[in-house]
Amino acid sequence: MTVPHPGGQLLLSAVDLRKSYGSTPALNGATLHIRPGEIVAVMGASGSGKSTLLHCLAGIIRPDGGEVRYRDRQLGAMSDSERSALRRSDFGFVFQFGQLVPELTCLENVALPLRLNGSRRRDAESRAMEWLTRLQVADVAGKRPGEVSGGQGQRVAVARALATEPRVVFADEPTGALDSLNGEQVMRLLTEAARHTGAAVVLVTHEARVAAYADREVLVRDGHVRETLLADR
Ligand SMILES: Nc1ncnc2c1ncn2[C@@H]1O[C@H](COP(=O)(O)OP(=O)(O)OP(=O)(O)O)[C@@H](O)[C@H]1O
Repeated sequence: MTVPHPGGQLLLSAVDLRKSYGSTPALNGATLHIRPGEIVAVMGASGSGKSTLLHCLAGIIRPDGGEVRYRDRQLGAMSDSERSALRRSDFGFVFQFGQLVPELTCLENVALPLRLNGSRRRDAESRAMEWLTRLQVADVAGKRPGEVSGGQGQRVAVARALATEPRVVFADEPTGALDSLNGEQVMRLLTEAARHTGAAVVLVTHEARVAAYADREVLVRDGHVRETLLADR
């Protein structure tokens, strides 16, 4: 299949994605193009297919049909280990809950992906500390995730997602468990950090207030990407 080119350089594209869970359709011909450094909010009602689209884009689940292309590579043509390596080197993830390893300190959590990518402990921890400082949570470096607030934990999770300087950050309801003040702060710091490193962000949210931090909003409805609102912010 030829990927229709919407103009400009593309980083990540989903074209005509289809995915069902048993007899439940989740994606029904979803197409979405992401450019380098672009922050895109994926909105839509509960059950519309937003998370499934994000998981397909990130190579976490395989669509039943259609294709996902990252730079010049088709994710469906890669082996599981190639896709895992790509996720570690080029993608970062922020979820709503439970993403930090409870036994590790916040510093060790942020250093972990750097260690997995081959950095030595001392280098990984010093980079992790820089990221905790940028996310304004340096003071919790030595604490375990269970000892910090929800907002602090999410900022640690953002530091961890960005520490490897990924090209794409996938964020699935990253503020869903936070009050509005903490949610705003996490979104401001996440988008500032992504703009600093040039990472694109695919942000799943159902909150307009959160989507307002994006360059562009798309709406998922019944497994299609129905509408693109170019919000020239
Ligand atoms: N693992 C699964 N097994 C079975 N059905 C699933 C699974 N994951 C998603 N679904 C179904 O697929 C459809 C799309 O789900 P998805 O989680 O992608 O939507 P969503 O827009 O992210 O929803 P929410 O906003 O509630 O998180 C829904 O009907 C959902 O019930």
